[in-house]
Amino acid sequence: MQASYLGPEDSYSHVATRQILDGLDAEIIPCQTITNVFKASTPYAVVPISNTIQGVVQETLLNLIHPETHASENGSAATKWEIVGSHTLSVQHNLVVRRGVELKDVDWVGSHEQALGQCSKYLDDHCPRAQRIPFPSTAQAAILLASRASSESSSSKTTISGGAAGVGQDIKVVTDDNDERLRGHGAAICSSAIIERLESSLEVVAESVQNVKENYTRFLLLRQRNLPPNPPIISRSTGKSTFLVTSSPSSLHDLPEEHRVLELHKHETGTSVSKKKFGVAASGPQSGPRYLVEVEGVVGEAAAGEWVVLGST
Ligand SMILES: O=C(O)C(=O)Cc1ccccc1
Repeated sequence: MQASYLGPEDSYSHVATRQILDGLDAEIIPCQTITNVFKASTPYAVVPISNTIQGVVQETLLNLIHPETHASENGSAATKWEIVGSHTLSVQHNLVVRRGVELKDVDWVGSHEQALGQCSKYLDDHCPRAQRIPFPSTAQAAILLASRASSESSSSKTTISGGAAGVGQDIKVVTDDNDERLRGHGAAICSSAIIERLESSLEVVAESVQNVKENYTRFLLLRQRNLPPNPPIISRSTGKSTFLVTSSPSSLHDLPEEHRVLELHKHETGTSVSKKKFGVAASGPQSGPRYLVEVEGVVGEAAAGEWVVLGST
């Protein structure tokens, strides 16, 4: 079986994907952005959904709530995913610089927007002057930092391709290594795994720099709907909760009492995505907020009413 994940290797998604699929004969395929993971044609995919410090991962929420976000540019329909499992990863972030650079001289800090948020206190206290720059992934930021011939130079050998990943109104993710924000000395927030791979170029300034020592990110295992019985369904399932999408959370009162609401994430449609960037279908997303809700127990399609059932873990 094959599964896509947010790469490159040694991203947190890579670590989580290997753990979720541990013991299975799986080929895992890195994607450039979370939206590209949703666009993948592999039978399985792994995406980060929420974090104990920073809350929901916006790009994943957007793709779950509005599948048209990941419709391909040539007009073919978006891949339809169902949630078949989940996995929680302990996340300890490191701040790294190129060897020889001092923290006081750092002009920018790059990482995935979740990691920048999870480490906001450390950054406020130790490098308040440095601009925080979102990258498609933590590993991508570390690789770009390591590959820059000189931290003063604006040219490097790294190519970042695969489309934009920015989902917030004000978030402009680096998709081009000539991005003018990458001038001067940089730093990155990333995993220990990627530091080991890049240790000839990078130096650790501080370990465990997230706002709270105990820090967990939850990942979802997705499976393409309507697949033939082969490959077999891998569920990694505890059968404890179901994910639903609804435009009216009050309708959840109609669910039997045993389906207690565990999590509710609101997504304001139309405010946080550039339609052009994402190639959203001409009809566009429905207007008005939508909610991703996790409820206790397994809710079948039949009981769904006005909710869309994304699957159970
Ligand atoms: O950027 C990565 O490495 C990811 O896999 C996304 C992410 C970022 C921060 C914490 C957990 C997952």
